[in-house]
Order: sequence, then structure tokens, then C-alpha cells
Amino acid sequence: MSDQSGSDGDGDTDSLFSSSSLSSAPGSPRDVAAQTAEEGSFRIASRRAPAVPGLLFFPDLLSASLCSDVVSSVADCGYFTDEVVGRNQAMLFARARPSECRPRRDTIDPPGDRSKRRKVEGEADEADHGGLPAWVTRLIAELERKLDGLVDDELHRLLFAPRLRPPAERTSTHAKTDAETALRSRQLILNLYRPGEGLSSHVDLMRFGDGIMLASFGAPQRGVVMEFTRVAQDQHAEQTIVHSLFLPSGSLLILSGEARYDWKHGIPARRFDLVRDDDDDDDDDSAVRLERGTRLSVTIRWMGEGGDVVGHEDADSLASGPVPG
Ligand SMILES: O=C(O)CCC(=O)C(=O)O
Ligand SMILES: [Fe+2]
Repeated sequence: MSDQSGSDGDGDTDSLFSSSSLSSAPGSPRDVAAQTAEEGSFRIASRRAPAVPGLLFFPDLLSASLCSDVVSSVADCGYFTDEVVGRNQAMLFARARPSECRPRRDTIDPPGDRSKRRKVEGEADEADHGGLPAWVTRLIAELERKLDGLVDDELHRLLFAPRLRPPAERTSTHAKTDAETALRSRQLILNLYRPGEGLSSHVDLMRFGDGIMLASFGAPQRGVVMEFTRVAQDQHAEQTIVHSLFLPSGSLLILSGEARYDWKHGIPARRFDLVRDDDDDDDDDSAVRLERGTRLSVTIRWMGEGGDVVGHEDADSLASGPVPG
């Protein structure tokens, strides 16, 4: 096993997140994970997606320029500053796009001159991501473009344009029907992890829809290991199946269907990971020890139908669940 620790080059990320006080708030998921982490009990992580239906992984999807755009924009937005001791999460919400805001007949583009088109009151612009900051719009647009052709059309639609059904036709019984129902507003969560921090294992809340994207940012080649465990393990199985996947900066993980609903994901709280050297070489069992740097993750998901409506009966019943989003 070789050792790639020792480099202190967190580059952008360190200058960005200069706070030295990023301890988790007591009782936060990070704390729980830290307390339960058993030293030395971790396994060697893969660099390739495990065989979990609905889990897709692109280790180097995001360009270096996009990564630094995200990191510096997050710094500029001041989500994680020294003044707010211990803050390591920020949530962003995008406005719902009302279904009635479709172009009316009289507002269809005049041939050849898009700029002259009149906008209907409240109509969503194609490029409008419901009030999200510009850097998020850029990130989502880039993901949408890059994933076009890399994932099948159905998944692409689920991630970027879930089908809208008219209100009368909606049945909000279970989030698993999200693909056919109205998903309108997006929620983003930014998580900042200092070395040693993790996230307890969880299934994302049912108030969120299907099709979740998790993008990782940090110093080049740095990352964290995420572990996946089945929610209901086979009672007769001799040992719990755990898949460990290394998420480097610039990677994108997509969870949908079974991976989203039937598997838990979490990040063991520790300062370094053991990562397989070369997953492509079956004969090569060697691993590298990778020290963790500071990691920023951006999780992008849709609110499930009714999940953004306070007091809505389905929203309430869907609201119970594990603490991490
Ligand atoms: O930080 C990550 O990559 C995971 C975040 C996550 O699972 C969540 O917020 O639900
Ligand atoms: Fe999650």
C-alpha cells in the first residue's frame, strides 16, 4: 500500500473555508457518525460504482473550471464563514414552477425573433431555476448537458425535467411514484466536511423525490468514501453487504430507484481512507492511503409532490424519517 498523505495542497478549498472551527453541532448527524466510527474497522474502497441498481457514478464528470467556479462561488456567498461557528450545512430551495405558466398561444415565439416574445406573468424562463443563485444554475445546466447521452432519457428527464401532471390527475401516495407525478421545486443541500467528519448512514427523506445527484468538490484527487448498505438485509445473510465507494472531487453520484429507496448511504467519520489503486486490474489488490481534505458536497434533489407544502397531509406523513436529508 502506498501512502499519498502529506500533501497539504487543499488549494481553493482551504482558502475558501478558512474556519478552523467546523466542529459539528452537538447531536448533529456528523457527531453521531464520529462517535460510532470504529478505528481501523474500515474496508478498502472502490473507485467504481458498486452493483446497486439505480446507482450511477461518474468519477470525473465535472471539469476543473466548474469545480473552482462552485468552490469560489460558495465562498463568495459566505455560507461557511468564521462568524457562524460550526456551520457546515446550508440549504437552498428553488421556487416551484407553476404548471399553468405555459406559453399562451399569443406568446409563441415570433418566427426567427425570440427576443421579441412577450413573457406571460409568472412564466418560468427556460433558464430560470426558480431563484437559485447563478452558480447553481450554471452547475445544473452543466450537469444537464454532460449527462445528456450518458444516462438514458428516462433518467435524464427524472433528474432535470420530471413530467408534470395536471393537479387533477395527481395521486400523492408514495414518493416511488414520483417519476409520473408533479415534482416542482428543487432543494439543494451544501455539506462541508472537515477531515475526520462523516455523515450517518441514512435513506433520504421521503419528502424528496426520486433522482438525486451528489456532486463532490475539494482539492484534486481528494475525496471521501461513501458506504452503501441495504435497508433490509437478508435475515439469513452471513454478513451485511457494504459497498465502499471513493468520491473524489469532480465526481457525480446519482441515486435513483432502488439505490435511492432501498439502500442507505453514509460517510464514515475518519481522517483518511483506503482506496483501491486500480479497479480495472483484477490482479492488482493494492490500495492507497488517502488523507481527507476539506470536502464540499452539493446534493441536488426535487421535493416530492406536496413535500414543500406546510400542513399538507401527505407532506406531514412523509416528513418523518432519518435526520440527514
Ligand atoms: O455529502 C454527501 O455527499 C451526502 C449528503 C447526503 O447524503 C444528504 O444530504 O442527504
Ligand atoms: Fe443523503
